[in-house]
Amino acid sequence: MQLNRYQQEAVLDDSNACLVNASVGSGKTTVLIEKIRYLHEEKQVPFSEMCVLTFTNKAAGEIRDRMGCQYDLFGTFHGVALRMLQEHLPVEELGYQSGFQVMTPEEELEMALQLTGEHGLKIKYKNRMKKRLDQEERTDGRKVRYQDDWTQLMELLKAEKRKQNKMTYRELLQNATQLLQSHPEMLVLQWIIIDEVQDCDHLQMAFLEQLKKPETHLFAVGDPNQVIYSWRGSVFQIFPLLRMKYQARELSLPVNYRSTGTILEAAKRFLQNGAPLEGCREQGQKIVIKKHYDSFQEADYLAGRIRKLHQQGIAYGEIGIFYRLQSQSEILEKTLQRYGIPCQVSVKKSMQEIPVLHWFFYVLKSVCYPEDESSLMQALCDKQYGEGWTQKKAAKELEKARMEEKEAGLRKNSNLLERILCLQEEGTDAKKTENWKETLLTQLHLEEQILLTSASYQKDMNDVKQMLDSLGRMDIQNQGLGACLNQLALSGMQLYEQEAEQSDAVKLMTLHASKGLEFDYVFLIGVNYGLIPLLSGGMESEEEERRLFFVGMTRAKEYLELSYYTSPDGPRVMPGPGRFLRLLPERLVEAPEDFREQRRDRGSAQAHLQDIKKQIEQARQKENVQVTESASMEQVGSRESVAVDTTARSRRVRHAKYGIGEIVEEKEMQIVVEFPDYGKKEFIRQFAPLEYLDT
Ligand SMILES: Nc1ncnc2c1ncn2[C@@H]1O[C@H](COP(=O)(O)OP(=O)(O)OP(=O)(O)O)[C@@H](O)[C@H]1O
Repeated sequence: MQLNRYQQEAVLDDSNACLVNASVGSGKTTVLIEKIRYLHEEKQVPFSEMCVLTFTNKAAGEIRDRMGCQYDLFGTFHGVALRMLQEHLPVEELGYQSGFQVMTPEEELEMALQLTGEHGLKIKYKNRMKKRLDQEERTDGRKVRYQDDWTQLMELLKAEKRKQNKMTYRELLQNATQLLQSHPEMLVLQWIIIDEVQDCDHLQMAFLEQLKKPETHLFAVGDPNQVIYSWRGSVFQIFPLLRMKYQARELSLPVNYRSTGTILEAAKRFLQNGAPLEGCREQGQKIVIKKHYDSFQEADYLAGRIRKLHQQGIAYGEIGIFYRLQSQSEILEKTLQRYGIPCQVSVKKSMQEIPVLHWFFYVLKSVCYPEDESSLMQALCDKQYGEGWTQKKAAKELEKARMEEKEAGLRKNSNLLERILCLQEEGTDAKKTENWKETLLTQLHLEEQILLTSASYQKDMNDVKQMLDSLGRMDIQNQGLGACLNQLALSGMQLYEQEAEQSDAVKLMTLHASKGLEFDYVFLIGVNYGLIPLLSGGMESEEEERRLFFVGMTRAKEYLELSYYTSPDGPRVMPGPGRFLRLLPERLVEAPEDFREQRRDRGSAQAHLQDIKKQIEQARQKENVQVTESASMEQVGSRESVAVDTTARSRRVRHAKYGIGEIVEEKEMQIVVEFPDYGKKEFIRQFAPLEYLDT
């Protein structure tokens, strides 16, 4: 493939820091790969002196495959931090031993629950513990909301993790950052290359800051118009931030190779940040807007439409159906199956959400780490696949088994505990043999354990085998089972998406999952207010919804169809076309007559604020929705698009959850309040659950 002049400039750039603002479909991946190749082949930079950071294992895998190299520092931020801690940095200084384990969030939760029980701690709302743990990590413990023993629990948890030699995902990055800071000489790289830089969060930025020495070159590629994960904490306006920090040169990749002129022109309506976007293809056909009564009628229509497309020679794999919420997939999937159309729902399922794998992961950990009694307890106490013992009974049995072994020197192999202990005794060499998979399956009597008679036996066995296959692809012979389990703990999220990919099936997925993909035919459904955009409380989330819609539209190469319901199922969903549809230029769309009429009535294609307000009010009345708080709006003050009312008076308000705060901004529809412990929060003025303390 011949690189265009923008792509060439990016590949050949040699500045100390370079930021590439890459439009959708402009060949980001192509440029990244060519850059690495150029540095290695032309500039003789050894792979060992490059660090390539991505956000998904899939992206890292694609780069590694296309480069034909498996170098350690090519991977996700967390994966690279893990390898640095395993191979380059002195983890002992932080109180860990070198063979530490990576802990999944679920494991941390289980540990926290166990500690709560053991120490008789009073923790309010235990069902919210996962959320609180997550928040604790994001805010470094600054948010303690309830009067309970949370602080004590956090201290115990920290000590227990060190004792058990385990690190959470976040701790991997934090610890690597800390050690890079205290040992700046230990890892001096020539190049750092980052993909999808717009998704970096504060922790990743801190890691980058320590990794990049003055002599290290930084080459970062991203698209500010594809920021769809700010709820995960990605840093707002990363481009200006990096530009200022490293005096980075800015380049752009404006040429989109993917979509027809019509699709691109329409998508431009949703562009923010003023980025250039040029097409290079023919105009193509108009974007089709369809109206459906409800999701059932729509599913029938889509099945018929797809059948016809297939008869015309369109491969199922070239068709994508996108929706806002995962719950929308069910009716579609069932209907397509009824019509005999192969389809695949892309669901992000973590390994921990599949019960048999959740259990088997603990079994493997206890085989690999004899000192990890908490994993052994989890494996034994599992009611479905383990022995179903209580913690007390499991501890007693463990003690007994150890005594018996001392006395008789033999294991009976009669239960899971005995089998795990047997495998532990065989030591790590057994796990490195070529037949390690068979050894594990037979010695653990897995078929028996998973119960031959159970209805889910076949699926469970397949899942376990798939997990062992994933481990098998990880060079278990050289790295050992422990290191591979750590990688598995990190990649568990994406494991099943990758492996189950069917080439000739219609793909059903959420808009979030569509990022990075492309299809000839895209059906983007449910463009009703309350779904697309999702009912939200603030301008910040509103803008993110726009970017998400933009991402969805720009996945289409040839044909884009957008649809709405006149009688939607969800209580918070407004009937009729959502305002995003009305933002599309009339000449680019083919729409039903009543849609065009409505549009004429409104007199303008621009959805203005009054319109938004009305829709919000209607939606609220429809369900009498109480929830009005928006997501945290820490950076709201710095947004260019938000008009600040300079006449705002300073007033104190009280919020049931956040306490007393001060109004710092007032706009036509929003109020921004700053709370001492929670920072800035934005509310819709009309529904703000605020008590005004002094007027
Ligand atoms: N110089 C080029 N000439 C022709 N086609 C190109 C060129 N560069 C990239 N492409 C093609 O453009 C398409 C989009 O490229 P790619 O998937 O790398 O884009 P991207 O920037 O990662 O997209 P997105 O951010 O939207 O996911 C691919 O099909 C790729 O082969």
